[in-house]
Order: sequence, then structure tokens, then C-alpha cells
Amino acid sequence: MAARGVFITFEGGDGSGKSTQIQSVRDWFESRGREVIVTREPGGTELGTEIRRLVQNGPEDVDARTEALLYAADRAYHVATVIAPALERGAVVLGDRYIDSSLAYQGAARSLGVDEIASLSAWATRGLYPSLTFLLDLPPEVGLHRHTDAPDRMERESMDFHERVRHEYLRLADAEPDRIVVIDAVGTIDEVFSEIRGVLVERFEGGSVTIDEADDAPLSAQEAPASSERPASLEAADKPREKSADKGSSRKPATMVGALGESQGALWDE
Ligand SMILES: Nc1ncnc2c1ncn2[C@@H]1O[C@H](COP(=O)(O)OP(=O)(O)O)[C@@H](O)[C@H]1O
Ligand SMILES: Cc1cn([C@H]2C[C@H](O)[C@@H](COP(=O)(O)OP(=O)(O)O)O2)c(=O)[nH]c1=O
Repeated sequence: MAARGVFITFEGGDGSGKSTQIQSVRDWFESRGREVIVTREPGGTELGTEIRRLVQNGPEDVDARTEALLYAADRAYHVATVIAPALERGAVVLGDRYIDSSLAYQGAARSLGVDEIASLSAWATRGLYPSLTFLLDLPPEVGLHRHTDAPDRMERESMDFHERVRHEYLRLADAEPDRIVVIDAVGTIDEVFSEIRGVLVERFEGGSVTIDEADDAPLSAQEAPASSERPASLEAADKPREKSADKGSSRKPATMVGALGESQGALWDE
């Protein structure tokens, strides 16, 4: 049986709880016998660790376009050397930030244009999109207060900047409700995971596709929609969002397929 992977990403403002929740999601999949890779951007590779240092604490005069290209370079190498090979062998890949971060931070908050950044990221990744994204949503001031270490370049940005990031994330979720599930990240760690677990059960345990049927299914990560197919994500910005719970019925069950294997730790030292 060919191995099929699952690519899930976690998005949200700084301090929204992505790294914390990823550990619980890793445990959830591992207890079901899956190989899990936990990785992050920027910095999911050795090269990426250098890029992370440069982009977060490097020269202050790095301009927005340079910053966008550094994140794109990190992502291209990350996909080619970590994410794609793991998916090929059937692992569950849990990504702490991915393309949506570039759309929200560089495309919207840095005003480079969401369309332009979407094209750049699609090119860098050869169109590899996650099949499921958890957007941990909370007011930026709450997330920024959770951090105890010294703020990096992005965390030093204005509250208005972080509000633009949040607004763009919510707009993307509004446009792609099947892929992006909004999670209220204000509650306790257990409360937030309970919401996430509900989605995992619905998508990976409630589906009607059996392992054998799913063998013919495509890799559980999706191709980037062509920019001409993304009108809603780019034009529905000011439409009021529905609560994610209202969209439950539109979610498609995902397949639970792939080889069982050994788990693997995070790829970086905290
Ligand atoms: N739901 C929560 N409520 C309160 N504190 C939290 C919650 N989730 C995470 N934290 C704490 O907030 C800080 C940032 O969490 P982290 O998971 O690193 O966020 P992110 O990866 O999104 O930056 C950590 O100290 C973590 O223990
Ligand atoms: C992947 C990515 C990250 N970023 C930013 C967002 C974060 O401020 C920073 C990553 O910092 P990190 O410490 O990993 O995130 P967090 O504070 O959420 O734990 O990089 C971008 O601006 N664009 C991107 O494409």
C-alpha cells in the first residue's frame, strides 16, 4: 500500500498557543500509531535556522520585500527537504506557521499585496498547501503578553500591525472554511485543545473513507489554488465573519491513511 501523508498547519498571532497545541496534536496522532513530524517556519531546517536569525534579529534595515523573500526561501527549502519527503513516506506533518503567515504578515500587514505573496509562496512550494489549518485566534495584546522572552522584530511592531495580521487571517479563513478552522484561543490550554480535538475526531475518525479506499486518494495536502481561483480570499475582506462553529456542516471528512511508523521529535532545540 502506498504511504500517504497528512499536512496540517497551525497559524495565528504571536503567543496564540501554536507550539503548545501542536504537542497535544502530536500526541493525538502518535497514540493512533502515526509517524508525526513537528516542524516550524521560519527555522525548520539548518538553513532555515540561519534565515530565522537574520529575519528576526538581523539588521534593522531589512526591507519588507527582502523579508518576504527570506521567508519564501526558508519555505522552499523546508518543503523540498523536510515536508515533501515526510509526506511521501506517509507521515503526519504538523507545521508551526506556513503560507498563511506570509499572506497575513507580509501580504497584508506589510502591505506587499496578498496576491503577490500568494504567487511567491505557491512558486516556492510548487503549490503544496496543507489540507487542514488551525487558526488560533485571539486579540493580539493577549498573545503578546503571554511571551516572557525579549520581543523580536515582529513582536516589536505596533498593535495596529498585529490587528492587520489578525484581520487578514480571519479573512482567509472566511474564504477557505474547509481548510482553515478558526479556534478561539483565549481559553485555557485544555479548552483550546478540546476544540481542536473535536475537529481531529470529525476529520480523521468520522470520515467514511476506509484505508483501502483511501489508498487511491491523493496525498492529504492540497495544491495551491491558482490566484484567479481565490477571489473570495482576496476580495471578501470586509465581509463580517461567521463563527467557525456555524460552518461545521461544510467541513469535508479527511482520509486517515498512510504507513504506521516511528515518531520523530521536533527538528530544532528550543
Ligand atoms: N491557552 C493558553 N492560555 C494561557 N497561556 C498559554 C495558552 N497557550 C499557551 N500559553 C502560554 O503562552 C506562551 C506562548 O505559547 P506558545 O504555544 O509558545 O505560542 P506560539 O507558538 O503561538 O507563539 C507560552 O508560555 C505558553 O505556555
Ligand atoms: C513563517 C512566517 C513567519 N513570520 C513571522 C511571524 C512571527 O512573528 C515570526 C515567527 O516567530 P515565532 O517565534 O516562530 O512565532 P511565534 O511568536 O508565533 O511563536 O515570524 C512572518 O512574518 N512571515 C512568515 O511567512
